[in-house]
Amino acid sequence: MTEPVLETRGLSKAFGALKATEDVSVALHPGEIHAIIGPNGAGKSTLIAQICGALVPDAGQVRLMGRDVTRLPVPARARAGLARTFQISQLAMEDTVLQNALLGALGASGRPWRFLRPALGDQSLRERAEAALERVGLAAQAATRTAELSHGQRRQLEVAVALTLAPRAFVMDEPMAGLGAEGSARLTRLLDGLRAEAPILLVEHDMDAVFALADRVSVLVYGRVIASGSVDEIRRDPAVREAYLGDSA
Ligand SMILES: Nc1ncnc2c1ncn2[C@@H]1O[C@H](COP(=O)(O)OP(=O)(O)OP(=O)(O)O)[C@@H](O)[C@H]1O
Repeated sequence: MTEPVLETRGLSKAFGALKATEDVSVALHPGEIHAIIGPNGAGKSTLIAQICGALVPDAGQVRLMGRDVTRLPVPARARAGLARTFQISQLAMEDTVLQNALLGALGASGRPWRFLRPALGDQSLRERAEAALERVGLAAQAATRTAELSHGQRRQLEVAVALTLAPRAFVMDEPMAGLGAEGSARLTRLLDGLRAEAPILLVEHDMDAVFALADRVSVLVYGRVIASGSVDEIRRDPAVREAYLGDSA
């Protein structure tokens, strides 16, 4: 099997007596979408925070392309190729769509934020941001104020911001949240194509999207991975059905 692009080994994090993640080992391989599912409070956000560097684990490792990045801060991990999209939008609503995409390109270039204004005139950064907007279907909205976008378009823009980082791996926290059927279908198509550029670790409650997209699913319950396998294996797993899937399987 190929070397994982992103991997956790035995990640554990406790808040007082509560073990939010316990000995979590998951691997993300080239070209795949690996979904992490689990009930509310299972530890999914805590896991993502440790992977991206917002939370320091009590034990275990995060590895990106074979390198131990467990102690690297968030911006260094982003520059190393880990692109995250958030459950709650981090977009600058008063800025244009292109300016938001440029922020991502700027982050990738390693330059500080105060250089945003000059960056608007930097041809190569601009081309990178425009290519990302084209890729997610927002090229026509480049000059639109972000606040004027629909909820679904903002999700597409978040993917564009992540794309301008030229990521080696995406980590996405509930990208389908709040989207209607049409928005979910559009974003599902976008993510489906994106895995060829960089694999995606996808935390998602929308089971239609998970079952349509995931090459592999890991199920987190009370901070532990109780099962990991293909969509079919997970749907058939009696422990998963009992703990989580219920009727939706
Ligand atoms: N900073 C914190 N301090 C104390 N407890 C926390 C903290 N962050 C999370 N927890 C607890 O850790 C457990 C895991 O929470 P987490 O948010 O990671 O779950 P989740 O699977 O992401 O849930 P959801 O699907 O609702 O987003 C929960 O019991 C939560 O209350």
